[in-house]
Amino acid sequence: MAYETILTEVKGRVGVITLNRPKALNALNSQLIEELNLALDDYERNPDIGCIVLTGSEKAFAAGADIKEMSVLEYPQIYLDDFFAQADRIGQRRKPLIAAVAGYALGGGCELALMCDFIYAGDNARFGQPEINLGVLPGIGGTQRLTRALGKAKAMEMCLTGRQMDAKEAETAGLVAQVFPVGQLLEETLKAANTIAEKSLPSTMMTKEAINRVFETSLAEGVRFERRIFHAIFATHDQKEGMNAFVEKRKPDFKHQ
Ligand SMILES: CC(C)(O)CC(=O)SCCNC(=O)CCNC(=O)[C@H](O)C(C)(C)COP(=O)(O)OP(=O)(O)OC[C@H]1O[C@@H](n2cnc3c(N)ncnc32)[C@H](O)[C@@H]1OP(=O)(O)O
Repeated sequence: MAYETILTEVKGRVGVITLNRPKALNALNSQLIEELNLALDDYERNPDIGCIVLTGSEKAFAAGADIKEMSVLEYPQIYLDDFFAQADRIGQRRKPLIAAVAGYALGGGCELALMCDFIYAGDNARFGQPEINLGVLPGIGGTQRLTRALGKAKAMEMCLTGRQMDAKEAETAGLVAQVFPVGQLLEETLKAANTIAEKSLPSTMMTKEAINRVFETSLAEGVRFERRIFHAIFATHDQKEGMNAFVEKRKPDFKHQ
Protein backbone atom coordinates (compact mmCIF):
# COMPACT_ATOMS: atom_id res chain seq x y z
CA MET A 1 0.00 0.00 0.00
CA ALA A 2 1.30 3.50 -0.85
CA TYR A 3 1.38 6.00 2.00
CA GLU A 4 2.09 9.74 1.86
CA THR A 5 3.27 10.45 5.40
CA ILE A 6 5.14 7.28 6.33
CA LEU A 7 7.47 4.77 4.68
CA THR A 8 7.29 1.06 5.34
CA GLU A 9 9.92 -1.60 4.78
CA VAL A 10 10.13 -5.23 5.82
CA LYS A 11 13.58 -6.45 6.91
CA GLY A 12 13.47 -10.18 7.59
CA ARG A 13 10.84 -10.67 10.31
CA VAL A 14 10.93 -6.98 11.29
CA GLY A 15 8.47 -4.39 9.98
CA VAL A 16 9.94 -0.89 9.91
CA ILE A 17 7.78 2.25 9.81
CA THR A 18 9.52 5.60 9.20
CA LEU A 19 7.60 8.81 9.81
CA ASN A 20 8.04 10.89 6.68
CA ARG A 21 6.89 14.51 6.87
CA PRO A 22 10.39 16.02 6.87
CA LYS A 23 9.27 19.59 6.14
CA ALA A 24 7.09 19.61 9.28
CA LEU A 25 9.59 17.67 11.43
CA ASN A 26 7.22 14.69 11.30
CA ALA A 27 4.41 16.58 13.04
CA LEU A 28 1.56 14.15 13.60
CA ASN A 29 -1.45 15.20 11.55
CA SER A 30 -4.64 13.16 11.18
CA GLN A 31 -3.45 11.60 7.94
CA LEU A 32 -0.19 10.42 9.51
CA ILE A 33 -2.00 8.88 12.48
CA GLU A 34 -4.43 7.12 10.13
CA GLU A 35 -1.62 5.82 7.90
CA LEU A 36 0.42 4.72 10.90
CA ASN A 37 -2.54 2.70 12.18
CA LEU A 38 -3.06 1.14 8.73
CA ALA A 39 0.61 0.13 8.54
CA LEU A 40 0.50 -1.29 12.06
CA ASP A 41 -2.70 -3.22 11.18
CA ASP A 42 -0.89 -4.62 8.20
CA TYR A 43 2.14 -5.77 10.21
CA GLU A 44 -0.10 -7.17 12.95
CA ARG A 45 -1.93 -9.32 10.38
CA ASN A 46 1.27 -10.47 8.66
CA PRO A 47 2.36 -13.80 10.22
CA ASP A 48 5.91 -13.26 8.95
CA ILE A 49 6.42 -10.15 11.11
CA GLY A 50 7.59 -10.71 14.69
CA CYS A 51 8.55 -7.19 15.76
CA ILE A 52 7.90 -3.63 14.57
CA VAL A 53 10.27 -0.63 14.64
CA LEU A 54 8.95 2.93 14.53
CA THR A 55 11.40 5.69 13.67
CA GLY A 56 11.69 9.19 12.24
CA SER A 57 14.56 11.24 10.84
CA GLU A 58 17.89 12.18 12.39
CA LYS A 59 16.50 15.65 13.19
CA ALA A 60 13.09 14.64 14.50
CA PHE A 61 11.31 11.51 15.58
CA ALA A 62 8.26 13.80 15.71
CA ALA A 63 7.99 17.44 16.85
CA GLY A 64 4.50 16.88 18.21
CA ALA A 65 0.96 16.86 16.99
CA ASP A 66 0.41 19.16 14.03
CA ILE A 67 -0.13 22.56 15.63
CA LYS A 68 -1.31 24.11 12.37
CA GLU A 69 -4.04 21.47 12.04
CA MET A 70 -5.06 21.82 15.70
CA SER A 71 -5.03 25.62 15.76
CA VAL A 72 -8.38 25.87 13.91
CA LEU A 73 -10.28 23.29 15.98
CA GLU A 74 -13.18 24.29 18.23
CA TYR A 75 -14.49 22.75 21.41
CA PRO A 76 -17.81 21.08 20.59
CA GLN A 77 -16.46 19.49 17.42
CA ILE A 78 -13.17 18.22 18.87
CA TYR A 79 -15.19 16.64 21.70
CA LEU A 80 -17.81 15.13 19.38
CA ASP A 81 -15.14 13.74 17.06
CA ASP A 82 -13.18 12.39 20.06
CA PHE A 83 -10.08 13.93 18.47
CA PHE A 84 -6.94 11.77 19.03
CA ALA A 85 -8.98 8.67 19.93
CA GLN A 86 -7.38 6.98 16.92
CA ALA A 87 -3.94 7.64 18.38
CA ASP A 88 -4.79 5.34 21.31
CA ARG A 89 -4.88 2.37 18.93
CA ILE A 90 -1.16 2.75 18.25
CA GLY A 91 -0.35 1.58 21.77
CA GLN A 92 -2.84 -1.27 21.76
CA ARG A 93 -1.00 -3.63 19.44
CA ARG A 94 -0.04 -7.17 20.37
CA LYS A 95 3.30 -7.43 18.58
CA PRO A 96 6.39 -5.84 20.17
CA LEU A 97 6.88 -2.26 18.99
CA ILE A 98 10.22 -0.45 19.48
CA ALA A 99 10.69 3.31 19.06
CA ALA A 100 14.05 4.39 17.60
CA VAL A 101 14.17 8.07 18.55
CA ALA A 102 16.67 10.55 17.14
CA GLY A 103 16.31 14.32 17.44
CA TYR A 104 13.12 15.90 18.71
CA ALA A 105 10.44 13.79 20.40
CA LEU A 106 8.22 16.58 21.65
CA GLY A 107 4.56 16.68 22.67
CA GLY A 108 2.73 14.06 20.64
CA GLY A 109 6.15 12.81 19.45
CA CYS A 110 7.18 11.99 23.01
CA GLU A 111 3.73 10.50 23.62
CA LEU A 112 4.07 8.35 20.50
CA ALA A 113 7.44 7.03 21.68
CA LEU A 114 5.90 6.31 25.09
CA MET A 115 3.21 4.18 23.43
CA CYS A 116 5.92 1.87 22.12
CA ASP A 117 7.13 -1.03 24.26
CA PHE A 118 10.55 0.48 24.74
CA ILE A 119 12.62 3.32 23.38
CA TYR A 120 16.14 3.27 21.98
CA ALA A 121 17.50 6.80 21.60
CA GLY A 122 20.17 8.42 19.48
CA ASP A 123 22.58 10.55 21.49
CA ASN A 124 21.00 13.69 19.96
CA ALA A 125 17.47 12.82 21.14
CA ARG A 126 15.44 15.41 23.04
CA PHE A 127 12.25 14.51 24.87
CA GLY A 128 9.70 17.02 26.10
CA GLN A 129 6.05 17.88 26.65
CA PRO A 130 5.97 21.56 25.61
CA GLU A 131 2.17 21.76 25.34
CA ILE A 132 2.15 24.16 28.31
CA ASN A 133 3.78 26.76 26.02
CA LEU A 134 0.80 26.49 23.67
CA GLY A 135 -1.79 26.99 26.38
CA VAL A 136 -2.83 23.32 26.40
CA LEU A 137 -1.74 20.05 27.98
CA PRO A 138 -0.63 16.66 26.66
CA GLY A 139 -3.53 14.92 24.92
CA ILE A 140 -2.23 11.53 23.75
CA GLY A 141 -1.42 10.04 27.14
CA GLY A 142 1.64 12.12 28.09
CA THR A 143 0.53 13.00 31.62
CA GLN A 144 -0.18 9.32 32.29
CA ARG A 145 2.61 7.43 30.54
CA LEU A 146 5.40 9.93 31.26
CA THR A 147 4.50 9.85 34.95
CA ARG A 148 4.55 6.06 34.97
CA ALA A 149 7.92 6.09 33.19
CA LEU A 150 9.65 8.84 35.18
CA GLY A 151 7.73 9.21 38.43
CA LYS A 152 5.76 12.25 39.55
CA ALA A 153 8.59 14.72 40.22
CA LYS A 154 10.21 14.65 36.78
CA ALA A 155 6.96 14.25 34.85
CA MET A 156 5.36 17.14 36.69
CA GLU A 157 8.43 19.32 36.16
CA MET A 158 8.62 18.54 32.44
CA CYS A 159 4.90 19.04 31.77
CA LEU A 160 4.60 22.23 33.85
CA THR A 161 7.78 23.95 32.65
CA GLY A 162 8.06 22.48 29.12
CA ARG A 163 11.72 21.62 29.82
CA GLN A 164 13.33 19.17 27.41
CA MET A 165 15.34 16.17 28.54
CA ASP A 166 18.41 14.99 26.60
CA ALA A 167 19.14 11.35 25.80
CA LYS A 168 21.57 10.81 28.67
CA GLU A 169 19.13 12.12 31.27
CA ALA A 170 16.31 10.14 29.66
CA GLU A 171 18.34 6.93 29.99
CA THR A 172 19.27 7.66 33.61
CA ALA A 173 15.64 8.46 34.40
CA GLY A 174 14.40 5.20 32.85
CA LEU A 175 12.55 6.74 29.91
CA VAL A 176 14.78 5.05 27.34
CA ALA A 177 16.26 1.56 27.41
CA GLN A 178 19.59 2.42 25.74
CA VAL A 179 21.33 5.32 24.00
CA PHE A 180 23.47 4.87 20.87
CA PRO A 181 25.49 7.24 18.69
CA VAL A 182 22.84 8.56 16.33
CA GLY A 183 24.50 7.01 13.27
CA GLN A 184 24.18 3.54 14.82
CA LEU A 185 20.66 3.94 16.22
CA LEU A 186 18.73 2.15 13.49
CA GLU A 187 21.26 -0.65 13.14
CA GLU A 188 21.22 -1.29 16.90
CA THR A 189 17.43 -1.11 17.02
CA LEU A 190 17.14 -3.58 14.15
CA LYS A 191 19.54 -5.92 15.96
CA ALA A 192 17.28 -5.94 19.04
CA ALA A 193 14.16 -6.20 16.87
CA ASN A 194 15.62 -9.22 15.04
CA THR A 195 16.49 -10.88 18.33
CA ILE A 196 12.88 -10.41 19.48
CA ALA A 197 11.42 -11.48 16.12
CA GLU A 198 13.32 -14.79 16.27
CA LYS A 199 11.67 -15.72 19.58
CA SER A 200 8.31 -17.45 19.61
CA LEU A 201 5.67 -14.84 18.69
CA PRO A 202 3.05 -16.07 21.19
CA SER A 203 5.60 -15.77 23.99
CA THR A 204 6.76 -12.25 23.02
CA MET A 205 3.14 -11.07 22.69
CA MET A 206 2.09 -12.62 25.99
CA THR A 207 5.18 -11.25 27.77
CA LYS A 208 4.33 -7.78 26.48
CA GLU A 209 0.71 -8.11 27.58
CA ALA A 210 1.71 -9.30 31.04
CA ILE A 211 4.22 -6.47 31.57
CA ASN A 212 1.70 -3.88 30.39
CA ARG A 213 -0.81 -5.27 32.90
CA VAL A 214 1.42 -3.79 35.64
CA PHE A 215 0.08 -0.35 34.78
CA GLU A 216 -3.56 -1.34 35.03
CA THR A 217 -3.92 -3.58 38.03
CA SER A 218 -2.85 -4.61 41.55
CA LEU A 219 0.15 -6.90 42.17
CA ALA A 220 -2.10 -9.82 43.18
CA GLU A 221 -4.28 -9.44 40.05
CA GLY A 222 -1.19 -9.04 37.87
CA VAL A 223 0.43 -12.18 39.23
CA ARG A 224 -2.83 -14.11 38.71
CA PHE A 225 -3.05 -12.78 35.15
CA GLU A 226 0.55 -13.81 34.46
CA ARG A 227 -0.09 -17.33 35.79
CA ARG A 228 -3.21 -17.76 33.64
CA ILE A 229 -1.42 -16.83 30.43
CA PHE A 230 1.59 -18.90 31.51
CA HIS A 231 -0.82 -21.86 31.68
CA ALA A 232 -2.27 -20.94 28.29
CA ILE A 233 1.12 -20.89 26.56
CA PHE A 234 1.34 -24.65 27.15
CA ALA A 235 -1.25 -24.95 24.38
CA THR A 236 1.30 -23.68 21.83
CA HIS A 237 3.60 -25.66 19.56
CA ASP A 238 6.50 -23.38 20.48
CA GLN A 239 6.34 -24.16 24.22
CA LYS A 240 6.84 -27.85 23.38
CA GLU A 241 9.52 -27.09 20.79
CA GLY A 242 11.38 -24.66 23.09
CA MET A 243 11.51 -27.05 26.03
CA ASN A 244 12.23 -30.15 23.92
CA ALA A 245 15.04 -28.30 22.14
CA PHE A 246 16.63 -27.47 25.50
CA VAL A 247 16.38 -31.09 26.64
CA GLU A 248 17.78 -32.34 23.30
CA LYS A 249 20.57 -29.71 23.37
CA ARG A 250 19.66 -28.11 20.01
CA LYS A 251 18.35 -24.76 18.75
CA PRO A 252 14.54 -24.43 18.86
CA ASP A 253 12.69 -24.23 15.57
CA PHE A 254 9.83 -21.93 16.48
CA LYS A 255 6.75 -21.90 14.28
CA HIS A 256 5.26 -18.85 16.02
CA GLN A 257 2.14 -20.73 16.98
C1 LIG B 1 -0.63 15.87 21.06
C2 LIG B 1 -0.68 16.93 22.09
C3 LIG B 1 -2.11 17.19 22.46
O1 LIG B 1 -0.06 16.45 23.24
C4 LIG B 1 -0.18 18.26 21.65
C5 LIG B 1 1.11 18.45 20.92
O2 LIG B 1 1.87 17.63 20.50
S1 LIG B 1 1.36 20.10 20.70
C6 LIG B 1 2.90 20.18 19.85
C7 LIG B 1 4.04 20.08 20.77
N1 LIG B 1 5.25 20.36 20.05
C8 LIG B 1 5.80 21.57 20.02
O3 LIG B 1 5.33 22.54 20.60
C9 LIG B 1 7.08 21.71 19.21
C10 LIG B 1 6.89 22.68 18.06
N2 LIG B 1 8.11 22.82 17.28
C11 LIG B 1 9.17 23.52 17.70
O4 LIG B 1 9.21 24.06 18.79
C12 LIG B 1 10.30 23.66 16.75
O5 LIG B 1 9.84 23.35 15.45
C13 LIG B 1 11.49 22.74 17.08
C14 LIG B 1 12.18 23.22 18.37
C15 LIG B 1 11.06 21.29 17.23
C16 LIG B 1 12.53 22.79 15.92
O6 LIG B 1 12.88 24.13 15.65
P1 LIG B 1 13.63 24.50 14.29
O7 LIG B 1 14.76 23.60 14.06
O8 LIG B 1 13.91 25.97 14.37
O9 LIG B 1 12.58 24.18 13.14
P2 LIG B 1 11.27 25.02 12.76
O10 LIG B 1 11.61 26.03 11.71
O11 LIG B 1 10.56 25.50 13.98
O12 LIG B 1 10.33 23.87 12.13
C17 LIG B 1 10.52 23.41 10.79
C18 LIG B 1 9.13 23.26 10.17
O13 LIG B 1 8.39 22.30 10.92
C19 LIG B 1 7.17 22.87 11.36
N3 LIG B 1 6.78 22.27 12.64
C20 LIG B 1 7.59 21.96 13.66
N4 LIG B 1 6.88 21.43 14.66
C21 LIG B 1 5.60 21.42 14.25
C22 LIG B 1 4.38 20.99 14.85
N5 LIG B 1 4.34 20.43 16.05
N6 LIG B 1 3.24 21.14 14.14
C23 LIG B 1 3.24 21.68 12.90
N7 LIG B 1 4.37 22.08 12.27
C24 LIG B 1 5.54 21.95 12.96
C25 LIG B 1 7.47 24.35 11.47
O14 LIG B 1 6.30 25.09 11.47
C26 LIG B 1 8.34 24.57 10.25
O15 LIG B 1 7.54 24.60 9.09
P3 LIG B 1 7.25 26.02 8.33
O16 LIG B 1 6.40 26.80 9.27
O17 LIG B 1 8.60 26.62 8.08
O18 LIG B 1 6.51 25.60 7.11
